[in-house]
Amino acid sequence: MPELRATTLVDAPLRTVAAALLDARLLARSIRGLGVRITAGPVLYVGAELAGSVGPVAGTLLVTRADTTGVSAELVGGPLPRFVLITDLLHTGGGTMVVDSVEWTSPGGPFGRLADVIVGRGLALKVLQARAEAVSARSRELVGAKVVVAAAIVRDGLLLAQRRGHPERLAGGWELPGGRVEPGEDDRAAVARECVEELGAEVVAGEQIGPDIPLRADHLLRVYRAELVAGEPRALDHPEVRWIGSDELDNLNWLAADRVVLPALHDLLDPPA
Ligand SMILES: Nc1nc2c([nH]c(=O)n2[C@H]2C[C@H](O)[C@@H](COP(=O)(O)OP(=O)(O)OP(=O)(O)O)O2)c(=O)[nH]1
Repeated sequence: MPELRATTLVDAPLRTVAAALLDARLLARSIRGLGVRITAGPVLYVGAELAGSVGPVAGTLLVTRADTTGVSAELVGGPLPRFVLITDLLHTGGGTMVVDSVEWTSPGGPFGRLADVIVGRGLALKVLQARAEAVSARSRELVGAKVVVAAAIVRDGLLLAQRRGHPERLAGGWELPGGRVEPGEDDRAAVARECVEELGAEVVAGEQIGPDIPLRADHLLRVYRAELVAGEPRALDHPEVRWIGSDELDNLNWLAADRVVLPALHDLLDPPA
């Protein structure tokens, strides 16, 4: 199976580069040169199905990995043979190593394979280079991003989710309680402050859950596990809070960014054996 690999060193922390990779528009733009077109939402998350086409052939690009180790996606459901995109991240002393690879099955027998080598590889290499530049640029942008924190509060195997009432474009969507970190404030202190403001409850923030997630040009979302230590959470700022079980997690109308942390939230509610 033809495969092409390109490696770039990005001068940004691994978690920032991982966030840049989740920007779906970046993926859409960078693979257009391969003849692959996709219609993507704002972020990539496991299970996202991006309507796509490779040249004249339609299919669906299924995201199979979107976490702190990188992203993977493969074309499914169309008549086209295998087409897989894999981006792995490695921490190094001098920055973050981004290893991008594209694998595809050649449909055309020996002549097709020759064409792959001559035409396909040259094209794929250009695309991978363009992608590396885009990932570097987006990572640099996100290094200085403002952080929105959110709390994953679990009690008796249930997670506290909140339905947003404002602004209008987000109303009705479900999220985790939280908000913007104020200048000079520590992430975990912001989690505690937001939970008092939004829920009237005290929490202690623990470890981060899932990757950093790009929101807009200069904002990213960071989710922390949080322990409820005092008070019963009430919906003070938004219309509804609800305790949900792992069986309900996937069916809620989550804000797009929160879908990225669903695998980590499943692990939190049903720890792997
Ligand atoms: N709190 C929170 N915000 C989220 C989540 N997912 C997500 O995309 N966001 C977005 C929605 C908003 O655009 C932004 C945070 O807004 P916010 O309204 O909660 O923050 P805030 O209280 O500090 O803001 P403000 O209303 O005082 O201006 O992050 C989430 O799970 N929790």
